[in-house]
Amino acid sequence: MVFEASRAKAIDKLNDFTEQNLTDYSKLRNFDFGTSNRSNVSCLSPYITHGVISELEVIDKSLKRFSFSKSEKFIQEVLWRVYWKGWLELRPNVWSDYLIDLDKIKSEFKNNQNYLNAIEGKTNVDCFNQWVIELKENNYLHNHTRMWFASIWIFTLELPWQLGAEFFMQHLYDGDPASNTLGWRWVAGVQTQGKHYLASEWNINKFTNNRFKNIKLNENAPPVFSDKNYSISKKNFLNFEILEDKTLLIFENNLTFEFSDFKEHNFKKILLVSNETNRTIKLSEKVLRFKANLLKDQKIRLEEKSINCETININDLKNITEEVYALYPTVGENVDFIQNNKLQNIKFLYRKLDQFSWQYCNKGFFNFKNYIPKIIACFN
Ligand SMILES: Cc1cc2nc3c(=O)[nH]c(=O)nc-3n(C[C@H](O)[C@H](O)[C@H](O)COP(=O)(O)OP(=O)(O)OC[C@H]3O[C@@H](n4cnc5c(N)ncnc54)[C@H](O)[C@@H]3O)c2cc1C
Repeated sequence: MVFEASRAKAIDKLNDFTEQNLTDYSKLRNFDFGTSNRSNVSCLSPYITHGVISELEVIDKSLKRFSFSKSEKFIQEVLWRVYWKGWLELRPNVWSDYLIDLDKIKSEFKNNQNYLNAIEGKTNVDCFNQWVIELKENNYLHNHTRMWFASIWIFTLELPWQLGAEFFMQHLYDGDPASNTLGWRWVAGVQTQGKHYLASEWNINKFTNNRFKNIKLNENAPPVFSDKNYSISKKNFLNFEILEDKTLLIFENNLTFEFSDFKEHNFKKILLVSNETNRTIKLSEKVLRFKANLLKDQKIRLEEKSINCETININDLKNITEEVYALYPTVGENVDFIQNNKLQNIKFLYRKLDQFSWQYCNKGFFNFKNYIPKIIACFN
């Protein structure tokens, strides 16, 4: 599997998928046919995560090819990401508590052989071991496989979900604080309290076309218990009036300025902010290189449009004293950096899609789903 770090390649992938494979998506999406046959899913997440292509572009392309009812399942999946993001924005302590717990658990488990075997792919569950290799080599796993992987990690290997979520973040090209943390919480049974996801031998056999043998799992484990409840914080996600002649910061989640809501504004300069070192979760070399190459690709596209831009290290933000705007980096390591360093001169600008959709993220996804036609109508 190849994920080339460029918008042009992302657009090619999007076009190929909508032209050739979207038609069978709802029927085939749950199958993991192996790394050499991924055409039943889009493999767009590494690009959407980084804003190299936007959810709206993907939806627009799908609707140009098929009616809403024919592409509904795919559109719902695309908007899961927006939903998870909004859910976490309304409860940012879920992320900060996760990092606090992770720190504690990491020191408890640093010499734990069960954990070390899991991250080296040396457990007695063969399919799991193969997925560890696949994750490290391809920096991507199929959605169903992520669910099985997380379930085996938590309920068969009996390891804390927080360590598994860290392992995914370190190696996934699409690693995203919201989709990943909440995905792991969901499998564990703490996102929807008491409801967990249990992987089973027959389900893995069916959806992998019997590629794996002898899958012995704990198929009867109880959900992980958590007594933590998170109330919704009041946030309005309003934008400041944009004054010309100010600098704009772009972080790793918004790497297509030229098609963004803010493309018409004349910013004095655009600073592309790279964050290699200031992360609680240390990313693998390959993931860091992928991000660096995506930043380079955005810089080239800005320069082609004669937009004054420069790449800076996130630490340099501490030396900027003037008021600047930033395309909102969303809850995660970059917002943590800004908050921990009390950089109050940075004014966030929110995407229209997020401003509109996040008001529906206070409850579950089934409630959010009812608003999808309204969300689409608002932007089409
Ligand atoms: C434990 C676990 C951890 C996960 N971690 C991440 C993560 O760090 N980053 C990430 O982007 N996704 C994560 N996901 C969600 C999902 O697995 C991936 O988005 C999906 O597999 C990406 O492959 P694709 O682009 O081929 O998806 P497709 O099936 O083609 O879906 C199209 C797009 O819809 C979105 N999408 C699909 N399923 C989901 C979902 N369940 N949640 C959120 N968005 C979705 C993605 O943007 C994806 O590109 C996780 C899921 C689980 C169960």
